[in-house]
Amino acid sequence: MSQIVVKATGLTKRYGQFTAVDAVDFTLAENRIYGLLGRNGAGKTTIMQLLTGQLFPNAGEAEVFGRTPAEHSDVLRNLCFIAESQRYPEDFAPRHVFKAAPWFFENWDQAFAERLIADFRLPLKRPIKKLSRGQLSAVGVIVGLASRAPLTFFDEPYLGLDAVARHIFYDRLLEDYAEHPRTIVLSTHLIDEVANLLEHIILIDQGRILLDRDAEEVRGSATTIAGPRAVVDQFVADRPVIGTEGIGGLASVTIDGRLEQPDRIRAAELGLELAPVSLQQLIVHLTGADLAGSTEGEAAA
Ligand SMILES: Nc1ncnc2c1ncn2[C@@H]1O[C@H](COP(=O)(O)OP(=O)(O)OP(=O)(O)O)[C@@H](O)[C@H]1O
Repeated sequence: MSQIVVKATGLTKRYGQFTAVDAVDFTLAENRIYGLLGRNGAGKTTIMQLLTGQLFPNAGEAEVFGRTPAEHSDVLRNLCFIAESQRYPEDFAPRHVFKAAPWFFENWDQAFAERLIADFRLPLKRPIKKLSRGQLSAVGVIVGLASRAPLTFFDEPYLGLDAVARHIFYDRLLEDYAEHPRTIVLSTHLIDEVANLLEHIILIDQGRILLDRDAEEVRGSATTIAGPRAVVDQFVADRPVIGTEGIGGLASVTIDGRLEQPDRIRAAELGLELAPVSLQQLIVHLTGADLAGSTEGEAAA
């Protein structure tokens, strides 16, 4: 049984009359990669701010390494939070950030940081305020990875990072995690890109937890059937369809649930292809179909 590093009980955050995080209960286990997913305004950043002691809850509590984060500096030393728009002191250049980082993170690996700096082609001496948007994100990503903090939060860390840079991030994260396991919480809207990285999904909607499940189980909870539109339509006629895609005569339809063996055989006989569901498609379905267009747009961006 793996160790629990975070335990949230009835965790609640209100802003005036508005409840951003509504009595959520969840745990995060040691050495696992979590996807904290959900639509804009769902409450993801607020939850991460509560867990890292940047906000106080109005009700409930969060225990991080068995303690309340804001009140125990030794807890904070084990945390790394990379925000979407990380701020740095005026007149800092990246080299100042990497020089200061070991003071905050006791597991900081300078050699790893240097390798990442080369990977991301980050100019070390250029003032941070003159960096491009993607370069600024790279600074945060490097700090988050090289910190090797036992509990690391990446909140949409890659604004402006190009596709190559994002894949460097994913590859390095996985390689390093294999050698230095830790708990990582990744919040992102690029769900399909990170789907293979995630071991556990926590899906938030309007401040509440909609799904808290092992990623493999989530993937296995629906099936995509692809092939000629007429054949697919006939095959899925009486089944719970949760998503439809396709062009021209080809269709790819996702249904809720697994297919049993006789259905699998019938699908094969009809020349249909069965594929595991896309995590993004499932999440779009769970949090409202009107999200479909926007997430696809983001993923392509
Ligand atoms: N300081 C604040 N005052 C009032 N409302 C706030 C404040 N901070 C956040 N909120 C509201 O709380 C809700 C949750 O915000 P949060 O930033 O946690 O969402 P999110 O899931 O991270 O969204 P996104 O994916 O867009 O980053 C939103 O509706 C937001 O407008």
